[in-house]
Amino acid sequence: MAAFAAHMGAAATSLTWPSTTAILPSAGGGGRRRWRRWRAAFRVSCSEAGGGTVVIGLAADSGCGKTTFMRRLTSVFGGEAEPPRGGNPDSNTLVSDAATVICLDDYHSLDRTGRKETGVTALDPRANDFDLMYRQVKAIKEGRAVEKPIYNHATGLLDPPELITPPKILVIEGLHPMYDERVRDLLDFSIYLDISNEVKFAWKIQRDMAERGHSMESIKASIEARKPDFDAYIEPQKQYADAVIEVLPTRLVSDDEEAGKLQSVKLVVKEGVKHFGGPAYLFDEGSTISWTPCVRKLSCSYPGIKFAYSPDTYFGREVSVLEMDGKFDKLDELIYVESHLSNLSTKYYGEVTQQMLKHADFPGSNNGTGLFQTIVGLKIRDLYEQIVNERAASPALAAVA
Ligand SMILES: Nc1ncnc2c1ncn2[C@@H]1O[C@H](COP(=O)(O)OP(=O)(O)OP(=O)(O)O)[C@@H](O)[C@H]1O
Ligand SMILES: O=C(CO)[C@H](O)[C@H](O)COP(=O)(O)O
Repeated sequence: MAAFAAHMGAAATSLTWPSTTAILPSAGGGGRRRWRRWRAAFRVSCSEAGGGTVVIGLAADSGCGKTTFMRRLTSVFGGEAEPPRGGNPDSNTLVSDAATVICLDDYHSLDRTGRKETGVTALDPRANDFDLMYRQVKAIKEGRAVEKPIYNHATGLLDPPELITPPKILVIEGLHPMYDERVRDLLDFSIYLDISNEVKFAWKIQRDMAERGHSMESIKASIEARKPDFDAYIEPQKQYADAVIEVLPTRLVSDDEEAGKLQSVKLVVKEGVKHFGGPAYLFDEGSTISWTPCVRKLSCSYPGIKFAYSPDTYFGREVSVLEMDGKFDKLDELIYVESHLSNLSTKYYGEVTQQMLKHADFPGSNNGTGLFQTIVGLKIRDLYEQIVNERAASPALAAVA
């Protein structure tokens, strides 16, 4: 325990970054020019959200599709999401025209060695600096730039900080966006990716064996080792999420081999979320619907595709649940499904299908994960526009946002 305390102390010291104003060159030609060049190099846009950045939280375990979701979301707002130009090549940040995505791994207060020596995992709140996370997310939301630390996944060390200036939309993604009440209260919308162990294992095998050279046994062992802390600190956050995308093995067949290839995906959305404009629905809002699409209009191989929609409760709150089981064979036929869905917050007929086709090579594009991530992305665009419009109509609100 003493070693742990010593580590926490060391980590706290190493994370006491100079305040942004302290490191900004003060007035004076050379300093100001250097500062402008530096800021331009990072290509981050200043907030145009009319009085503050809109903040979105995305929670999930490692390897559960956060990056894939982020790429779909930022694409809805326009422009490719890229690492900050001219910055640390191991930065975890992604910057697009309107949105900046920061990874909460950057708030690890214990580096890899520190965690190993203390036996504290990255999922444990003690390995993360929530005070700094809160202060910095709050500052960005209020329109102030921050010097955010970087956790370097290549080296396992904490690197010197990077500058984040307030974008229109800030997405904080990682293990704990809804863990700390103060951070949670800063979120305008929150999402939890609830990936079942079986599916997580299949996705991790695909990535960590093929791309990172891990063995199947070590992947299994790592998932098992993380499980107690995952159950204690990560999963409970789903009760706070405004939207949950739940991914389970298919229920269309029981055969293990077939089941491993297909997923049953649910989009659970809370009713009455401010600025959200209500959940998307199938056929008739509030009804309970089970739909097997016509095979002549939507090609699908065995065992087919099923949709469902119903009102429900989730952690005591009223929700609406959309479900898709199975996979699409021809993505352009998705327009048939889209035409039966309502309240999608699209700007034109077919926008969901167009977004899905645009990213046909992203994982999950042929099933409910891609479809529901795309719908949530479009609904977040709508939420953002509603917030901006409300602030424009009431400047007094913008001042306190
Ligand atoms: N919907 C999906 N269907 C199938 N595979 C997927 C899906 N989403 C992600 N994957 C796979 O899972 C792996 C992890 O995805 P991704 O990098 O998006 O997750 P992550 O949560 O950002 O991971 P990490 O936190 O470890 O960086 C990748 O190999 C990806 O191909
Ligand atoms: O749960 C995680 C979030 O991505 C990582 O395991 C955590 O950030 C530690 O990273 P690394 O294994 O690279 O030291």
